Amino acid sequence: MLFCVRMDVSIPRDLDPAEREDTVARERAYSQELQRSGEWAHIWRIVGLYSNISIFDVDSNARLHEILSNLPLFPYMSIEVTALTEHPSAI
Ligand SMILES: O=C(O)C[C@H]1C=CC(=O)O1
Repeated sequence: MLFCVRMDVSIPRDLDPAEREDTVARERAYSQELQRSGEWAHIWRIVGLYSNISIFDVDSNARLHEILSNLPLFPYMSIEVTALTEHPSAI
């Protein structure tokens, strides 16, 4: 199942810098592990924003929910999920 996911990140300015650095490093490692496994198929930066558009290829809605809710930056994100299916004109 393919999903397009937009993540907008908003880390509070008063978050302890060490905690910020640790959280971002854990997010990077978590994301790269899922990219290597193939479940996080694409990630693109949205120009000018601390946001990304990602494509996930997962077995179920529940698996996507598990992945997203375990993102280290999850508490500082708003997330929009769009389920995708094949376009009839796709070649
Ligand atoms: O930078 C972001 O867009 C947020 C997040 C998603 C993957 C990652 O490494 O950080």
